[in-house]
Amino acid sequence: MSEPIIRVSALNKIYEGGFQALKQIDLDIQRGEIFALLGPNGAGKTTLISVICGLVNATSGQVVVDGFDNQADYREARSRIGLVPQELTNEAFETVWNTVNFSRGLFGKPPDPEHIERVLKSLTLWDKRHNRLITLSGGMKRRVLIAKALSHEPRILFLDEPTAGVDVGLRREMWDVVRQLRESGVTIILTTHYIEEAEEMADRIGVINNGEIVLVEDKAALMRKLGSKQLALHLHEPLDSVPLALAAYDLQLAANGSELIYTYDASRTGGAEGQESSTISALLADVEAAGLVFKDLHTRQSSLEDIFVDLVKER
Ligand SMILES: Nc1ncnc2c1ncn2[C@@H]1O[C@H](COP(=O)(O)OP(=O)(O)OP(=O)(O)O)[C@@H](O)[C@H]1O
Repeated sequence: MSEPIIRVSALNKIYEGGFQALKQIDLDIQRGEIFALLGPNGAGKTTLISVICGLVNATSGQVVVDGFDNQADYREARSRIGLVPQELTNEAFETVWNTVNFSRGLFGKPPDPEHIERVLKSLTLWDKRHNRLITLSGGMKRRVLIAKALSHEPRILFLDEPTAGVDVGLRREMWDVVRQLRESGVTIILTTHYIEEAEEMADRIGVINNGEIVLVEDKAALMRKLGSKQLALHLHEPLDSVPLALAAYDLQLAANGSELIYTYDASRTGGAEGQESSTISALLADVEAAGLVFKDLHTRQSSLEDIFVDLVKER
């Protein structure tokens, strides 16, 4: 695997007044991925982004952006990052073109009308380039925020709650825009408190709660775990070990030997094949043939929501 594009090490942030908003954060962001940072209100998402972007100073720890320390080499590090904030701030009477063009200048980059044209076209803002921001729809305004953040050709784009408070249609539109950006080679980090959004968009998901990263995992791996379902058989008599006759099912014993647990892929139980359903029938037949008697059975399945709630509750 190539060097991470962002490396965050042992990062702490204590605000004036003593509140610790980030606790010993270690996090690598891989080149070209979409990383979703998921967490409840007040978890520390905005603080973490602000520290990585160099807008808020860390109390201790280090952030390296594409090989540049974001303190010692602030300009180099910052120039690689585009930040899409939650809200558009007071440029209501400016035109789209001027706003985006001006943003590029803030990074000390020479004007490049061709780049701005490409960005506006890719975000379908080209026809609106002479419009004042105040005349744009909510969706267009969000696109302008993205265009501003891309004006200086960053390799990394942070989106802070890109779809907070927007309707379903606009949310889908934003997701498409983000996917296209990733295809163009931009690494994307988005914060969200919508589990659905993380599920839909991310290659990897990180969960932050109370200033701590409590989980970082590949979405696919996470979904596989979530997609798994368990069948528990409550036995009449507890067992010391799983009978050899049942070895093929890879069963586990739980509750001091009084429960036999079978874990399977829930996504395969439905549909025409019903592969797992027939395995379960075979398992039950084999359990009976092995002379085991069970008094009850139940199944359970967790969702991303459950895992998230558990993670957040535990702390
Ligand atoms: N300037 C500040 N001074 C003191 N405390 C702050 C400051 N900024 C944020 N905090 C506190 O730090 C914690 C994390 O805030 P942060 O905005 O990073 O959370 P968040 O995960 O982005 O939340 P949200 O989803 O609500 O935007 C909160 O408890 C907040 O009150």
